[in-house]
Amino acid sequence: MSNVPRLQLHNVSRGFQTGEARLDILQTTNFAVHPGELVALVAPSGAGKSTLLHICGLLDRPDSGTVLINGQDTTGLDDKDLSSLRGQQIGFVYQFHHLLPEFDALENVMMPQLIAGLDKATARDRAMELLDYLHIGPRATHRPAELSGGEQQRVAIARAMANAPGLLLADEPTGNLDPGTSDHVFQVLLALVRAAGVSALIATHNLALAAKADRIITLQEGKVVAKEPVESAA
Ligand SMILES: Nc1ncnc2c1ncn2[C@@H]1O[C@H](COP(=O)(O)OP(=O)(O)OP(=O)(O)O)[C@@H](O)[C@H]1O
Repeated sequence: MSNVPRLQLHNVSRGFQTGEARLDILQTTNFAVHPGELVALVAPSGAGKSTLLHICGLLDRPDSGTVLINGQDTTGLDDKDLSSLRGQQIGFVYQFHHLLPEFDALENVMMPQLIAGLDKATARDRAMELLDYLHIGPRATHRPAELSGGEQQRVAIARAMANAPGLLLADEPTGNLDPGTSDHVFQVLLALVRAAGVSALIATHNLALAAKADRIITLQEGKVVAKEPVESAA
């Protein structure tokens, strides 16, 4: 496996103007996620976790600094190229599943593959394989409204992994679930990410879940810093 970071932020700053006030959320921050590494992002509400994830996922651009995906500097890319890079290399899981309500679980997982140009049969096989891996194969023909919260999130995880991304970004993936379901969904997420050799950055408020990652980071004064060493991934 190449040692080039899957994700690298170099001197990234991002702020927002709200009326008269200027909020400097990220300030010349540096940060990398290496191949196969699982990083948990734990920071207080409003610290800038979603802002950071949106920049890492090429959904937002920094005011200054550079974002590299697999060593590729994304600064000069136009929206079309950013979108294509995102589709090929990055998977997203959100707090609320964001599945398409009118499509069933299988179709939701096939969708990113069809957008990427795969033929239907290949997309279906890959989607079914992921749903089976996440133990929701029997619910493949159910629409999101017919699934429990934990099942919806497992479908969302399968969708995020559909194009075999090198980098997975998750923003509070279990934030909407009860503790037992959170634990289960987080476990399957980690198992799948580890099995696929994917690098992941997962924002969570749940320290017990974060402790299962390889390292925990936080945001302090607009910078990404190590939170604490993780002694074991128990
Ligand atoms: N588009 C925007 N315009 C103005 N302010 C914004 C914008 N996006 C985010 N902010 C502000 O930036 C700060 C960080 O927001 P962000 O959503 O990144 O925090 P967070 O750490 O993810 O919070 P939470 O844990 O509550 O989801 C907040 O004060 C928010 O109000």
